[in-house]
Amino acid sequence: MMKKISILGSTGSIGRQTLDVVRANREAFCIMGLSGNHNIDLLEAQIKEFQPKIAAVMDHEKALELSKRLGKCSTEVLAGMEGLIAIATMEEIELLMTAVVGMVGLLPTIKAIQSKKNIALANKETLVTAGEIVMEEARRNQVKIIPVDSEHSAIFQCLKGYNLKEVNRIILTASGGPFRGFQRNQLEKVTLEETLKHPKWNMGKKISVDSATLMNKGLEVIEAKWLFDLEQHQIEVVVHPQSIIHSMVEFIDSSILAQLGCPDMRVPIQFALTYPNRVENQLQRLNFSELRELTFEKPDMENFTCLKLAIEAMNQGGSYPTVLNAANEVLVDRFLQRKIGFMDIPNEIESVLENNPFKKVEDINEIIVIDQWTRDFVNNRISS
Ligand SMILES: NC(=O)C1=CN([C@@H]2O[C@H](COP(=O)(O)OP(=O)(O)OC[C@H]3O[C@@H](n4cnc5c(N)ncnc54)[C@H](OP(=O)(O)O)[C@@H]3O)[C@@H](O)[C@H]2O)C=CC1
Ligand SMILES: CC(=O)[C@@H](O)[C@H](O)COP(=O)(O)O
Ligand SMILES: [Mn+2]
Repeated sequence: MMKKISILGSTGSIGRQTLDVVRANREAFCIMGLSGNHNIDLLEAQIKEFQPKIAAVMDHEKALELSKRLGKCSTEVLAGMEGLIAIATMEEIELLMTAVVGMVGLLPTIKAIQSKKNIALANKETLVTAGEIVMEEARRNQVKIIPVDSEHSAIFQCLKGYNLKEVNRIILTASGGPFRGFQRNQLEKVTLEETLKHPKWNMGKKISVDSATLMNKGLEVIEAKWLFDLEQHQIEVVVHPQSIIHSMVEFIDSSILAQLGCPDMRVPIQFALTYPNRVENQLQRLNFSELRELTFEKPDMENFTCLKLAIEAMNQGGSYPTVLNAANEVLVDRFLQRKIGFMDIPNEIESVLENNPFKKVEDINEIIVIDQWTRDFVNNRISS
């Protein structure tokens, strides 16, 4: 039987690779919903190829333009957050791939969970900003959250068949990013172009900047806490520049399982789509006799303070991860527009966390208020 799925963010890096996996397994999947934001040229091509029932475009003007372009095509085009939610909750689908970037994915993900859809979760900001609420909602509705992020997919794969009570700790691997080994005075001078050149992965711009500041690893620590119900002392980060070991689990008997492979997101994406089964593919295989070395080092949290700030925000709990995430989203966006420097990202996040007036979070509405307060606070600071 074909698995019916929708993709939020089909025009992005994860979205496009999800469609690559679908293309290679045409008989297994049926695309019911697709969404984009600005790139309607690509969305139009995807609609013509996959003929989903609904397509959603966040940007209202672009939605109108796409609708005109498609003419009599059977795909219905919807706009804005309502459109994203419609795709996420379509009656026909059993799995939603959340491949949008940023906390904009939160509401559609929650609505999908409440509509009993399993989630293939790439959109890590959703769990960072509202992990407790999202996981509780998933438990209540008995839906599966299947991680797509390479490290979390690795842990999920290592845990298959095991009980979480048998886990001592997890070891999240980090590439170290393009500036591994840099000191603060060097980081102050890095350019946007250098920042976007990740040594191992070809990804969207926001996550590429996050990898360079090590915020990506901080977000992943928080993501892991919620996905696997771990305490802070059970999560270790180790820098592994070759990105061959995607992460590891140490069990209570001191045995460690690792998941390895060439760095290719189509592997964890495929695993999430076909879970609980594995399906053959033609992707590149690891050649151990050509692998010269696998090395490991401690992450540098003195020069790359984003990782430290994220771990502290996780430990403080309540609203802190929401503030951290929102501040990071605004600052990365400003950096991508060349309005601020690389080191303004950690420095400004530190200031906003110190000024956080909120402490507790009760529900999604409070998350949205705290997120908006943070965006306004950061925007006011950097434009004044
Ligand atoms: N890329 C990777 O290899 C990995 C990514 N991830 C995570 O997956 C998520 C997606 O990352 P990635 O694919 O790299 O990101 P991209 O920037 O490549 O793609 C983002 C997608 O979200 C859409 N989008 C952007 N802003 C909005 C908005 N405001 N409302 C609705 N849709 C929007 C984009 O539309 P459009 O392009 O049409 O404007 C695009 O479809 C992130 O959370 C990232 O951290 C995790 C592990 C690896
Ligand atoms: C592919 C993936 O999952 C990314 O999140 C990747 O981990 C980024 O690499 P860093 O380890 O440099 O953050
Ligand atoms: Mn990752």
